[in-house]
Formats: sequence, C-alpha cells, structure tokens
Amino acid sequence: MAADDAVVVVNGLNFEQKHGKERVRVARVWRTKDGRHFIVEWSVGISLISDCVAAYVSDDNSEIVATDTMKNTVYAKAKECSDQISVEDFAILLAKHFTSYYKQVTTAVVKIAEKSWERVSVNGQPHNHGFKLGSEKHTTEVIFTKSGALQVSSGIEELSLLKTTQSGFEQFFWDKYTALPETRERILATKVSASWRYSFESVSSIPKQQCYFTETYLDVKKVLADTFFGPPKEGVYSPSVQYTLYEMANNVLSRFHVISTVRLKMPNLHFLPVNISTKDNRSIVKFEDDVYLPTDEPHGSIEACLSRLSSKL
Ligand SMILES: O=c1[nH]c(=O)c2[nH]c(=O)[nH]c2[nH]1
Repeated sequence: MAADDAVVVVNGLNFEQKHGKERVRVARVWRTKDGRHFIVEWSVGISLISDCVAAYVSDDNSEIVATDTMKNTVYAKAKECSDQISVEDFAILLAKHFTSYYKQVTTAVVKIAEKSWERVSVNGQPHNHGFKLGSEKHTTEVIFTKSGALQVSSGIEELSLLKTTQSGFEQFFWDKYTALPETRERILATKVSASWRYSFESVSSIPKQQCYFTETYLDVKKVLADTFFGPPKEGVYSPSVQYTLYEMANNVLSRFHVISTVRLKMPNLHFLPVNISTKDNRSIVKFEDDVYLPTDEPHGSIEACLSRLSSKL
C-alpha cells in the first residue's frame, strides 16, 4: 500500500487495509451547440485508505465510506463535468474529492481504463455523432493523499503492432537445448502494454491546458509506434524485441521531460514459418517469407522499466 500511515498495530500485529469499488462503468457525452458530440467510456476503480479499523475488529461500521457511495460518486462527478475532461483529470478530481470530503480518508487510489471510441468518417467527412472502437485502452492511475501529495501515471494496454520485415534475432546464447535458427528476416508482432509516471507532485504543478494529458497520451503513443516501425519506406532494423523495447522507452524519456519513468511490456507473438512436406520429402509448402502460422501460445515475454536517476520508482 502507498502510505506508511496505513499500517497500524492491532492486538500486537501490524495491520493494513483498504477498500473500494472496481469496474464502475460510466460513459459521458458532451454536445456542442452545432451538433458535434464527444464521448468517453471509462471503467473506474477506486481504493480508499481510511481509518475504519473498527469495522475489521468489531461491528462498528460508522467510519466506512460505503463502496456503493463511491460508485454513485463516479456518476455524480461525471454529471458535474460540464466540459470535456481527460481521463487523468477525472481520476484526479475523484481522488481529490474522496480525500477532502471524508475526514477518515487519508489516501485515494483511482485507476481508470478508457476505451478508444474514435469518431468515424462518412464520405470523407468526420461524423457528428458516430464512433467506432479502436483496440487499445488508455489507462491512468492517480494516488492522492490528504496532504496534497500527488502521483499520476498513464498508460496504454493492448496496442497491437506488427511489421513484416526489418526484424531478426541472431547470436543469442547457444547451449545443448537451443534449436532456434538465427534469422535476419522475420515478422515482429507484439501487444504493447506501457505505463509512464509523470513528475508532477502536486495538482498545482500540472499544466492548465484543458486536454493536456490526452494530448500527451497521443504523443507518447505516436513515439512508441514510430520507434517500433521506423521511417515509412525503409523502416528500421530490430535485432531483438529487447533492443526495440529499450529504444521505445528511451525515446519517450528523451522527448517528454515531464515523464520520469516508463515501463514497457512487449510479448513476442511468434509468426512461425510454414514448411510442409510429405513422408517422401516432397514439399507441399516451402517457406519463402510468405506463409506463416501466427501463434500467441506460448509467447516470449519481455519487459523493462527505464527511469531518470533522480526519479522515485
Ligand atoms: O527478440 C527476441 N528476443 C528473445 O529473447 C527471443 N527468444 C526467442 O526465442 N526469440 C527471441 N526474439
């Protein structure tokens, strides 16, 4: 748990607790006067560290903020947001509310995942109120304490990326169990999970721009994808998932000074060459960098965290 003050001694033992509500689903639509609509769909998780030890050790529930109340608060606060708000700002708004409204709450942890509803175009024109779902999710985690200490992280889940060439894997450690052939030509496919921590330590240090976090999210996503793919014509050679992951993380830290830590998880989703031959060695399908068997079981799992020397992990 985040705060040291969450640990108390009960009957000679250390005790820490928190409670909250998970997967509170809410969608919020904003409508402009000229008929253009905007929508977000969020799944909200709230966890409160509060002084309600009495409820654990006796039948005294008097200090419990009911998780049903937390759920209702999500809808009430969404209603109050008359202007479009980023998922990070909504998480901050909720966390600030819980820590200021309830004297017994010392820390609020709010996690939200936003679905990627994207405006559709019809006949080349952006539609006023039509949206389609992209595959990746925009996530955030906000930790806010009563004293005003803030941590904001954002992330991407399920960002599927694939390139059909400019990837290889050679000169890896060789032992009696190694069978994998070396290659300079393979498909590189992954489903990126990324999370990054902002260096802001209080609400007042966040830039005032309305959709600051949404824009930064889109910019980080672009840096991650552009680094993975390289320039449009020639691409960029990847000698391993590890190398490409490091380049992606490093580019995020060098482009965004407000980000102190970036964590990346990139499964290696194998596309296996297809070679089929008969018993008497007649080839039915001969692999010529064209027919693959896509598989995600098993898959390689590669993850790393890169942070500035000055940052707290
Ligand atoms: O880029 C890769 N990294 C690995 O660690 C690995 N291991 C493996 O079998 N293939 C690959 N590819």
